[in-house]
Amino acid sequence: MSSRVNPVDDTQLPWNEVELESRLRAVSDARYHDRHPFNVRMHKGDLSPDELRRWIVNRFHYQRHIPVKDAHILAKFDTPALRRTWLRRIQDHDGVRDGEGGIERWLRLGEAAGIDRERLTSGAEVLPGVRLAVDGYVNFCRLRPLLEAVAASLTELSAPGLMRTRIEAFEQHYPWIEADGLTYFRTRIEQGGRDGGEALALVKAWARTREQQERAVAALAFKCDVLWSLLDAVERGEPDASGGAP
Ligand SMILES: O=C(O)c1cc(C(=O)O)c2c(n1)C(=O)C(=O)c1cc(C(=O)O)[nH]c1-2
Repeated sequence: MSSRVNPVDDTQLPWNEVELESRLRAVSDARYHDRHPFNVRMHKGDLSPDELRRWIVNRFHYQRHIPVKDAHILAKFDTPALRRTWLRRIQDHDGVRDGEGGIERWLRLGEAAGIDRERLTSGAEVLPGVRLAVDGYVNFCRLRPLLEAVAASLTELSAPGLMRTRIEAFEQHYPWIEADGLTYFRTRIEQGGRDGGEALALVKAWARTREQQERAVAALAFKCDVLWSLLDAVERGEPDASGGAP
């Protein structure tokens, strides 16, 4: 009965764009993986060479699936201008010809850390939890509406700061990794900032109702969980090779 006295529930009014952005940023501030214990140890210089190599090998699984999830998003756009914008993301990772692009730069990071290409591309060392986290992200973008798929990429707003911290940490604490290997991270500072800004403008334009805005915030929280779970799996490390044997 009381709901009839006040049929408009003020809490369901849409946030203005400033409020929406600050709610999105609050999610990243609280849940982005820069706070994950594995990243904290990485930045302090506490990772062993084996742990750092395990991260590089497993993160490659994420990198190689980013253009796959972007292709799912691309297929949802209905204008040439938006498709062009998203196509550029795919090209950033895949390059426009052999020997270029982010995936190639990650392979070079691996080589700089003493991991040969075959070890990375075979996928043989990808941990089960990493597979699940990456599958979760790709399938989220495949199955959820465009607004949520784009909102999930907004972790990139926080990525440039993390790239700067990581570059400094690598230079200071892990000098055994050849300096050229860090080109991936240097390139992502600019690309991540640009991509994050573009995605934020789209989310602000599309999320007009409170329900849509809350879905966008939830999508970003989900993505933070993906990145967090990935690092949980990397931190735990290899399942016992003899596990499951009778
Ligand atoms: O190393 C990182 O911490 C990190 C984080 C993220 C991110 O925040 O999602 C991305 C990347 N790197 C990255 O390299 C990258 O290409 C990328 C694409 C996306 C995305 O969701 O579309 N995130 C990220």
